[in-house]
Amino acid sequence: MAQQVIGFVGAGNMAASLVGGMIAKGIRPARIWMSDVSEQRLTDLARQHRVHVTARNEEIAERCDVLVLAVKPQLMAEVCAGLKAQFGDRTPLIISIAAGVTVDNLRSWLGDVPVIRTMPNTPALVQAGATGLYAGAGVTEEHRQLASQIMASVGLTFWFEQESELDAVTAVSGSGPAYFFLLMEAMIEAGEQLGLSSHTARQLVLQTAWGAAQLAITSEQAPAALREQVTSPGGTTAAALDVFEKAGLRKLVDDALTAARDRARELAK
Ligand SMILES: NC(=O)C1=CN([C@@H]2O[C@H](COP(=O)(O)OP(=O)(O)OC[C@H]3O[C@@H](n4cnc5c(N)ncnc54)[C@H](OP(=O)(O)O)[C@@H]3O)[C@@H](O)[C@H]2O)C=CC1
Ligand SMILES: O=C(O)[C@@H]1CCC=N1
Repeated sequence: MAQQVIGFVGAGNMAASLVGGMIAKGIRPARIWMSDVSEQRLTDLARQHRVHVTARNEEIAERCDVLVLAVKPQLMAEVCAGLKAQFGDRTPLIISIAAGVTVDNLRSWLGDVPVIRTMPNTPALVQAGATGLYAGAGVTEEHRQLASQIMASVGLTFWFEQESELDAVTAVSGSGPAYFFLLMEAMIEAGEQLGLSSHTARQLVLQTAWGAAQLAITSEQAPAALREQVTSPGGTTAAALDVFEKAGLRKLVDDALTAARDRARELAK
């Protein structure tokens, strides 16, 4: 990757996951700046990752070639107003990771700058992320490659032609880790109820989640076929799956992801 300086505006959970993953992958910390309203958070990140930190977003706008906007969607307009004032004649590449916030929103606040809207997820921290990307007006092939390189350093990347698809990506993979964590929590609790120690229940659930994901990723078979291989006729898995199906798990998942997609759309307003 070229030696552009990359600045993160907002140093919360997702920015920290991206930066942790990027550094673990070999991007030099000296090329990374982070700003936030929390001095403590900045101190911790500087100590942990040796990145540059500042409490002034404006400093990121002044120093960086690429600005990764990583504040909450509701704060984006206000934050962008502060950044725009510092650009002068420069047109840094803007990479937004905010749910819902559209390229048009961002360009109305930032002016005529190239904007790539993305949706990463927190497994970026362990280079197992999945990021959807959409290129807005003014984005060159070089910009695309730069954004690809940054996000590919922490996992898989997927470009989309329609911006609306990023709201679906948000519902599936942006929020997705939380769904799997919820299932892990529920399985650990159920294991404890069945008499396992909490340590053992946790180890068994996490290893099973990891193993199932590895198997699904490496197998040529679809998840449905892999599920059937676990399910002996009249056996224990069938008894459990019957409970899930009768309770309407598929409909529940469909409703949940639709709610996430709809919330992303609302955040754009
Ligand atoms: N968490 C995730 O899994 C994912 C999040 N995203 C997106 O990433 C963005 C950040 O989310 P997330 O990391 O979860 O949220 P966090 O709240 O963890 O991070 C946002 C950070 O920005 C700080 N902040 C608040 N105001 C300002 C400001 N004016 N200038 C600079 N920093 C400020 C916050 O400080 P304080 O907390 O003190 O307000 C916080 O540290 C969101 O837009 C979200 O949609 C995208 C994909 C996945
Ligand atoms: O919950 C959220 O709004 C953000 C976006 C995707 C994951 N976290």
